[in-house]
Amino acid sequence: MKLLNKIESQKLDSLAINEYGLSESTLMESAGASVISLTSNYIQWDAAKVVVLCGTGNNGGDGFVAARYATLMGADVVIFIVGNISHLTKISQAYKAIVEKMKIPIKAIQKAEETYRFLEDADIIVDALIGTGLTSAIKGEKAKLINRVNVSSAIRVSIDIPSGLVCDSGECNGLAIKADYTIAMGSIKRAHVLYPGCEYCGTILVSRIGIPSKADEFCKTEWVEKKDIEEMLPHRMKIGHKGNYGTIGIIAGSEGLEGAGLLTACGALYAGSGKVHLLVPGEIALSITGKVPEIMVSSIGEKNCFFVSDVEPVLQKLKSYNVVALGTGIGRHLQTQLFVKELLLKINGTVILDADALYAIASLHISLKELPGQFILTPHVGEFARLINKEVVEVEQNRIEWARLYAQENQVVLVLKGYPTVTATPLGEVFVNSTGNPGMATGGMGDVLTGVISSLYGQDMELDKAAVAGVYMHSLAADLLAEEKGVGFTASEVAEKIPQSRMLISEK
Ligand SMILES: NC(=O)C1=CN([C@@H]2O[C@H](COP(=O)(O)OP(=O)(O)OC[C@H]3O[C@@H](n4cnc5c(N)ncnc54)[C@H](OP(=O)(O)O)[C@@H]3O)[C@@H](O)[C@H]2O)[C@@H](O)CC1
Ligand SMILES: [K+]
Repeated sequence: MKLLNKIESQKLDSLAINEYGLSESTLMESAGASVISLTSNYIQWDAAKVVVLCGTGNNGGDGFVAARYATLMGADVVIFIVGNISHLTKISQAYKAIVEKMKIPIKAIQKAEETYRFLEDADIIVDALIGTGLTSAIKGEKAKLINRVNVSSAIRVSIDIPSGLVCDSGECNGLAIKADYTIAMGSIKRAHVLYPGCEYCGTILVSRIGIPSKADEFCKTEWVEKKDIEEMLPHRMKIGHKGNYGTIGIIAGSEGLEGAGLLTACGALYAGSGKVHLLVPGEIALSITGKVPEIMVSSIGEKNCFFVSDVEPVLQKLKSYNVVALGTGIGRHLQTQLFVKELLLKINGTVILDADALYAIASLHISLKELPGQFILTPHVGEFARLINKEVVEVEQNRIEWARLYAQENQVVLVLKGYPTVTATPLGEVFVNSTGNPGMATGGMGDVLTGVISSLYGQDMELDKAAVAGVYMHSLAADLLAEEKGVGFTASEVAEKIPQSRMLISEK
């Protein structure tokens, strides 16, 4: 499903009107009606005491329509118009006139207090104060009202966006309606999925409001759902053998970080790779060999980390692999950084770059677009901030657009890990992941992900799809563990859950 920002949301509405001939009032009618129809499985509207809070923009217009449908469902409705009534949009005025003719009680208020008695009695509060049209921080009476609504025991239903959230960032400085249900109009918006907005939305229900699905094709940001991944995953043939499912080469590890490569290798194994090879520095090879019998360990050189002199023997090995994962646990020794640089100059195929390989790229200013290989990078926000020479806070203010820019400029696939993990492609598309949980904030998670993505690429998926599907599958595995254990599961356990996650994705 497309993930819209404010401008894209307005563009979608205007395309629906100007290209498809839908009228603004048809859209508003559908929007208001869907507030009741989409929630009726969860909320009892019949005989409920309902307060509808309408702003003076079109979000308020949706509120007038919702008030009518709630009344038709048997609810006892009262409407408050909040704000300067002379600002009421024309179309909202028309819908206001209808509820007035229906004799639904309606009052324009100046003071928040005028609503308090009704809010206390309400079973349901419909929030139609502000949608995408928020212009600045909310103050005064509207702020008072929002705080009051948030302490009410009623079910809170927000139309389009919980009032107070900034559409494009999900920010609100602690002042927004805390909805139980949010009905997103047209498509899901950034405020619904970015932090902290996602904490204010409750259950999100999307209403297409009758807009044809092709109308949103212009939007290059996608909210990734299970069905998208299901379509991407390769079919496993009955007569397939291990040679059909990829040979993965993992270049990993250094003294003190021996386990990282094993985690990456396990990620690849559990994601279904045919063969997994792990290349480690000679001094640590013995401590790793045989730990996981299915993983073939090769000892490179004689040191406790990779040296430039290891490039040639590594290149010899790489000839028989479909894809290479480089970086987990290799450390930051200058020789290792130079090893990364030399290797990247000579690799022609596909490389998944993670962890200390990203450190080397940033510190030696390696220009990826001038190299012969094709790349997927999997940084967390700290690693990414170093790559683009920005502060972490700056990246977090707009992780979607930073990721998009980097992937386009460097012609790579970029997986920016965090909440939410976003995958950007060289064509400027961004896929925002919908799975994952806070229990994943523990060592080794990223190492496993690198293995999963490498594995899917080795199973014949395209570069960008391997990244998007790998991210989804890995975080879904963690969600399965969170259901069982809450917090405190390990990266190894996530690797072991990958088959179950894959099975769940493929289930109809
Ligand atoms: N276009 C379409 O075809 C469709 C549009 N649709 C719907 O329209 C919505 C967008 O409508 P929009 O653009 O009219 O803005 P909207 O969200 O109502 O906000 C304006 C209101 O907010 C208020 N307000 C703003 N900032 C404020 C602040 N800092 N502090 C306090 N108040 C503030 C502002 O107050 P004022 O400035 O007038 O005093 C005014 O009351 C969209 O989210 C969706 O629900 C659907 O029906 C589908 C079809
Ligand atoms: K709202």
